[in-house]
Formats: sequence, structure tokens, C-alpha cells
Amino acid sequence: MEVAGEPIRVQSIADKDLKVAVPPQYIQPPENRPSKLGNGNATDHKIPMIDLRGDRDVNLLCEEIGRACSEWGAFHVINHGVSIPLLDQIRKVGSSFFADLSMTEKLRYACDSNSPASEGYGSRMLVASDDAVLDWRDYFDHHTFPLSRRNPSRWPHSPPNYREVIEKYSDQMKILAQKLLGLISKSLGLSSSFIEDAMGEIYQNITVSYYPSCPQPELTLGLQSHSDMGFITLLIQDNVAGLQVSKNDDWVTVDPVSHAIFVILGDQTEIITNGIYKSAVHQAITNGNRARLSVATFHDPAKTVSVSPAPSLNPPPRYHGVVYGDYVSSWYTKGPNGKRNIDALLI
Ligand SMILES: O=C(O)CCC(=O)C(=O)O
Ligand SMILES: [Fe+2]
Repeated sequence: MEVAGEPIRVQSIADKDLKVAVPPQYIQPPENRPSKLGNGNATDHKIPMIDLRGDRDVNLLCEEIGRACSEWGAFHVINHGVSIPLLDQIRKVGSSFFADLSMTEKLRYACDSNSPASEGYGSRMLVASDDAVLDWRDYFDHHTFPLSRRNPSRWPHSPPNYREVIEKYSDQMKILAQKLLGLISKSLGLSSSFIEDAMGEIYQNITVSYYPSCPQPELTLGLQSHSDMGFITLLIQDNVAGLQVSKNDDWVTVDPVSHAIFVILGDQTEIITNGIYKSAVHQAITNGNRARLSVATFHDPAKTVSVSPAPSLNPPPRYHGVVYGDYVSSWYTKGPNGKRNIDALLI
């Protein structure tokens, strides 16, 4: 939503005295409205929690990972090797950017609203379509890998340790993503480097999402239902519940566990595993009383890489191969609408 050239951020709407009603562009059609109110209490403990500590039997670990990947496409990991104070630091600097800087200061980092996934401070995920319902979310997207894309001078200068924290976090999350891709490959009887070899150089983006408290959580979504485009997403959230994963046609709210990292399989993992593992459909709901923060770290291939089902996995292939850049363009143009884009590749 652009008014007279001014980019609109949800926070600027939420900060005005609009305590009664949200603007109509943010109201979801009845079929997409959240079933549970974002009151921070609706959590579910059934989502697998996998312990990655080093002395575990690798075969048992792969079995657990395989079950979580085929039943949920998402799971928590603990003892993941990422420093716990670093998880707290990134939540702290992320929320300080949104809460402590003025709108004018934040808009100095505005992303290019005409180009999908451009780096910086934004609010609208999709490129065009004036009639699309808008998400109740602002975000800051950072390009972190390969290192040639990493330019901390484009990231917030305040708080003073912001850029250092993002860099450290990016490095540690890449190591964890590589470890998990190895275990996921192994869990299917593939060589542990199989997925990473198919991916080539890892493209990593870190998106800090900020969902201001919303006067009508029953009518809005923080982030519409989607599956992530790439291979694997590693997500942390603050203590306000809001992330939901789709399971058997129901929405399950993901418990915020401060020391755990939530793993979400993306569409390229579904393709390469020939559908044995499914990408997880998820959404974020809003909260009537509190703002919410999440940090999602995406791991994707280069735009020129083509991804197809691994020949050894349950032939014949069930998906057409796809050039990743084409997949991304279609996703941002048509919108995710749950799994519309990957379903279009089904043979
Ligand atoms: O905020 C969340 O919990 C979800 C974020 C997410 O799904 C995304 O950025 O793709
Ligand atoms: Fe997502």
C-alpha cells in the first residue's frame, strides 16, 4: 500500500489511535481468518522436539528426523550448537530496531518495494496486485550469504551491536543448516552431502519480522498461509505465540521455546525428496495485546540452479524440475496461497 509515494508500515497504522478497527485492506476473507485468537496461550506440545547433542546415535537421530520430516515438515531442535545468548541478542537487537527507532529513522533503510525480497525495511511481501489482502507485519530482510551479498553498511546502525549480532548469527545458522541438510539426506539413504551438492552455493537471507499488536486479531493474519520457497528455514520467535503449522487440515500453534530453533522444510526439499518429505504450510496470527517478533533464516540455492527429484527416491518422479529463479518469480507474482506454487509442479 503506497499513499502519495509514502511507503506505509503496519507499525505506523498500529501506533495511531486505531484501537477499534483495522483498515479494510488488512481484513482477511472469512475462510482465511484465524481459528484461534492470538492470545499467546494457544500452544501445542505435539510438534517433534529433536535433541542434536553430539553423543547421540546417528541412526536413531536420522530416524527421528525422518519421522518429523514426513509427518510434519517441521520440528524443534535443541542442543543445536548455536549459542543461546546469541539467540537472545538477535531477538533484542531486532526488537530494538522496531521499537526504539522513529519511523523516519527506520525508513532510511526502506527496501525497494518494486523488487521482491529486496534488502531492508519493508511491509509488503508480494510485488504487485493491489487487491491482495495485506499482512499485519513489518520486516527487515538481510542478505547474508554468499559473502559477496553481505553488506552490513545497509543494515541498522542502531543499536550499536546490531550488525555484529546479525553477522555472528548468520554464520552459526549456516553451519546448523548444513548439519541438518546432511542429516535429512542421510535419513533417506542418500549421501550426507546430497542435498547440499544439489543446492550448490548457499544463499542465506535473514528476515526479522515484527507484528505490531492488532486491534482485530480475529480478522487479520500477520503472515498469510504459505510454504517457504527454498530448502530449509530456521526460525526463532520471542515469547508471544503466533506461528502456526498446518496439520491434518488444522492449525497447530508452535510453542515458543526460547532455547530451541524451529526447523521448517521448504518447497525445494519437497521436490528433491520426491515428496517423501513435505514442505510445511504455515502462517502467523496476530495478537490483540502484544507485538510479536520472529527471526527466520532462509537457505536457498542460486537463482540459476535447477532442482528435480533425486532419481533414487520412489521413482517415477512426481514433480517437474524447476529453475529456482523461475520458482521465486512465480511465487512473488501469484502469491503463495498455501502450496499453490509447488502443487503446480506435480506430474
Ligand atoms: O513470524 C513467523 O513466525 C513466521 C515467519 C515466516 O513464516 C516467514 O518469514 O516465512
Ligand atoms: Fe515462512
